[in-house]
Amino acid sequence: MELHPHPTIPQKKPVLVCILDGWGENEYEDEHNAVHVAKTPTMDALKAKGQSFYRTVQAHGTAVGLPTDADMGNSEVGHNALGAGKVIAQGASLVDIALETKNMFSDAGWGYIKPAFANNTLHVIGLLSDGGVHSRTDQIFGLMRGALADGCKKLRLHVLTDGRDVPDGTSHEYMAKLVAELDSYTAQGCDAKVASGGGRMAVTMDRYEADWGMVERGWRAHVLGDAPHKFKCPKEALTELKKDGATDQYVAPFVIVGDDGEAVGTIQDDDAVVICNFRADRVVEISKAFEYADFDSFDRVRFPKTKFVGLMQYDGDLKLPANYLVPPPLIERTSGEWLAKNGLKTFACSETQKFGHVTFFWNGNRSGYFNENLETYVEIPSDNVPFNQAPLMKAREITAAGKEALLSGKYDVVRINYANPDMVGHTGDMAATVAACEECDACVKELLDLVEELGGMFLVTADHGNADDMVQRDKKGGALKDDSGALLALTSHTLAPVPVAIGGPALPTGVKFRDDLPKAGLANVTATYINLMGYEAPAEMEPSLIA
Ligand SMILES: O=C(O)[C@@H](CO)OP(=O)(O)O
Ligand SMILES: [Mn+2]
Ligand SMILES: [Mn+2]
Repeated sequence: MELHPHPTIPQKKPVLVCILDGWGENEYEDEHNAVHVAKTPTMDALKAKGQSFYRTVQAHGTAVGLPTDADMGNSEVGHNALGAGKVIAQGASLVDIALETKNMFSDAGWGYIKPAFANNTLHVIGLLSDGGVHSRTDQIFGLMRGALADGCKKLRLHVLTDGRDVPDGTSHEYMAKLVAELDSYTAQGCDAKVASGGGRMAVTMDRYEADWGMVERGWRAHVLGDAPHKFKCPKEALTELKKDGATDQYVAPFVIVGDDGEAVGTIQDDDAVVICNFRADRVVEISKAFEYADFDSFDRVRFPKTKFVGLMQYDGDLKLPANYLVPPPLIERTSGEWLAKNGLKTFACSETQKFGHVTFFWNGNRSGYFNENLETYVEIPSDNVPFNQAPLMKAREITAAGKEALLSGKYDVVRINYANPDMVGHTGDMAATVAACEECDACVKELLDLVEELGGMFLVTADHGNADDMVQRDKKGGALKDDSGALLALTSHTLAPVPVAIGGPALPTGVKFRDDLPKAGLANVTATYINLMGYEAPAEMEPSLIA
């Protein structure tokens, strides 16, 4: 794995690679586009340099390995592509194939849970939506139907409501479809019920250890049957818990009880438990709680010995979980490995909410380092608040860490991810998202000014859209409103392409974006920054954007 010097670009430190998480360049340039509305002199100036130094690339759909071009981009696939320089069939695609070929039902993971079907309960825990970022209902139903066909007699669902990858308020529809599906199983002789649940930002789906309390609340509801709210009917649970204005993302934990007041689906020894999300970051913690005998992140009270599987294996290094239904994508020989094998030094930094994005996802879903002596990873702790209340998030602290790394002269490449356009964009709060974009733009300026001073080079990009569209639209692009005339917020990512800007004093005259790659995607960015570091990119990577 040897990198060869680039014929024209010098090996001149430092190279800055900056990712604006959730910053798309949307076709709708109107008052609902926070990136457009925000005052962003830095990004505007980069764009004004023209197409030799500023362009967009595809960040969604098949260009990043998702099943269809209707699939919006997301951080996992975006950072996988940026880090690997390859288009990899992603988890969503692999699960589709495993269901279509029925391989899921003959593989080892299925063999591990199947013995529980006859006399124990199969529990399915996961995000109930069609967002296609963490999960999809057709896959969940496919999995459950497979269990039924294999003699499952008792099924319990632990439902996490979405409103983040799909519009807020849709949890009712998804719940109604699920209940109808489960009723059809009951008619076929399988006792199938919803047992517990809560919103994805309230229970279970924490990530990067930002808030273990979330996972604890989920554990108590799913496993122990203990939650502040108890209902006999899951549809009623949602109606009641959303009465005070709670969004789908933040539905309080609930447990479904029978006529006797007892929880209908606590998790017991020998039960089978499936996490039905394919994406890793937000199910690593709950997986540890089910899998690790030795565990002190919270008091589990009771630790049932279950047959636990993930829809995928979520962490290949930790082998977590040990059993899984679909083998995860193999993402080998990522840029991080190439750089480390060539003795090049990397600094990577973000705040907690995106820390694993610029490390774990970037490195092909690997935790840890390729070479600890060559890599420094810095995590700035995120606030635990709804991010529209603190839209600046930790951008200043990240900037300070990035500047220190640039100034140190130690690193060949400094990689920074700003979380705010994405995290605040997910709240659907337009004003706060504008503030997030402005803060991000101001921070990028500080980094670029320093790169200028140090005589380096930079590449600024994003992983997918989000802040660039904050309203749900009709087919013609008109903003949709509810019955009271209020705008319907768009809390999800978008299909928009994302910017790529290059520059810096060390960029040799004549080096510019090629014009023969109009369909380029995020995977083409990797070879580009390897070039900026003064090396030819490995031939196995998608072609560089520059010539
Ligand atoms: O918050 C998340 O889990 C996803 C949206 O579901 O966002 P991102 O891909 O930007 O991490
Ligand atoms: Mn992202
Ligand atoms: Mn996001």
